Amino acid sequence: MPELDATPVQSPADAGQVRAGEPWPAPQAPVPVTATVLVPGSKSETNRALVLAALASGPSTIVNGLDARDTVLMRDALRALGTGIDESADGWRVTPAERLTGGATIDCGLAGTVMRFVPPLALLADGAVSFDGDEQAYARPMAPLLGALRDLGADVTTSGAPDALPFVVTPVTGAAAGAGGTARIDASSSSQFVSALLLVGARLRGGLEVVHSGGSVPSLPHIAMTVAMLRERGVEVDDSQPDRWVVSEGTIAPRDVAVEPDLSNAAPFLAAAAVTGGSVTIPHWPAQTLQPGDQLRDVLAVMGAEVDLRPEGLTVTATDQLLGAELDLGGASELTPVVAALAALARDTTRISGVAHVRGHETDRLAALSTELGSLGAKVHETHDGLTVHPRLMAGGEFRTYADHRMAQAGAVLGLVVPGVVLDDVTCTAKTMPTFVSLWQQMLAESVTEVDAELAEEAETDPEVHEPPSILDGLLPVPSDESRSRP
Ligand SMILES: O=C(O)C1=C[C@@H](OP(=O)(O)O)[C@@H](O)[C@H](O)C1
Ligand SMILES: C=C(OP(=O)(O)O)C(=O)O
Repeated sequence: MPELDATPVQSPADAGQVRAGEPWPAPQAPVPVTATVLVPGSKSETNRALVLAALASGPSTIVNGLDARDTVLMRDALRALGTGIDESADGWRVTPAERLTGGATIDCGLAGTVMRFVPPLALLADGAVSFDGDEQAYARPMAPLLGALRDLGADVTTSGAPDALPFVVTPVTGAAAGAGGTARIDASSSSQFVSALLLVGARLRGGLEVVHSGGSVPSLPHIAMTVAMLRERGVEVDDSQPDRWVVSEGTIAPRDVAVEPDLSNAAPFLAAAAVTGGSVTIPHWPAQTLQPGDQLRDVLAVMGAEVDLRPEGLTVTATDQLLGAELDLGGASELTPVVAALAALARDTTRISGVAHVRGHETDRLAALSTELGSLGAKVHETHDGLTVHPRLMAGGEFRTYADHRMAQAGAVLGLVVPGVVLDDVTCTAKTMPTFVSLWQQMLAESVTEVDAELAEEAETDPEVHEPPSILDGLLPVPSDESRSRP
């Protein structure tokens, strides 16, 4: 994550044209999608930067932090614990509390990073902290983290299902307050349990050892991001052994940072190029990054698209073939829904593996994808750790999003080429991208303008053509159903 010298990437405010629960007819692409899309900041980097700034030894500034539901919830949570956060056009100035304060109820919404990263902060608070969230969040795995907090001496009580939201964390008082030690967890259902404990580890007396035992830990690049961001702030972390991380006790240095664009949130826009025969550029794509979304470059290349990373950004250009592929997405499981949509539009079968744990994401993503892709006509099988997607000719219909921003992104991609796809709710994209609908519409409008400009240029050079036709006049043939839906 760069220090504060990168150009801030800003997106326009959302037009706010869709209301929650209102069906959203996903727009079909009238022409191949050809556009440049500025993607807002990374959710994962923003929420780590906020937590680390709240635990640091002095104030930090965060520029290009993501402004979305998950990061509003994080800022509200940290403020409720006593952190000062001033938001201005120059960024967010975060001033750590002298001592984190108890007594608050934290709303975690449906945000994994809030429900996992904030409870360990309660170990440092001067009183009990309560946690609640969306009803759908009650189903997300929490038990390994709550068990680790108990091992570290906290009292954790739940008022709903055992070891799930809502819960209250009461820290140890007296001489044992704020002590570290060893936390043994099974992180096979989420890497966020490990990241959560590592983020607070340096502030615990004696530091913290985190040991995983169980099936393989998913999303390892997200743990690597946590470790790197701790080291950037002077914290010593030993990750030399698999499944074991040791954070030494020490100061977390304040650091002014610019957040990178969210590469996982670039997925639907890049997929739009691949499925419509177009070309999309995402400016400020980092040459080196800790974000697992960078794996999109490999995924799209293996599926047949041309991928070109230059200093000005990443450009993905469709070729005449969108291919099925064997894809282990265990490191970048956030990409599963959009990649499954791509797979449903590909020439042949795709097998996605390594993502059993996405059953515990915003919704059971394997079930949701197989149901919704299946209802539009694709043949989809759930496997023990993923999906097999056999493309079939698809037809429009309702596409349910299950309050999951990435299901909505997948539905929007399908709607570009399958006529009549209607999302039951697109406003769930506000979880990480409140500007999704306006960016999507801008992308399509820019593609049309691009084609109009090309036609005008042709008209100038071709004496046979006097009046440049406009795509907006409906003069350009719309792609046939066959070329829209590629199977
Ligand atoms: O630490 C993070 O910022 C994240 C880790 C991953 O969680 P899981 O390990 O639960 O997949 C990822 O899917 C999520 O979107 C963000
Ligand atoms: C799994 C995701 O989010 P969360 O941070 O809520 O776990 C996601 O964004 O795909």
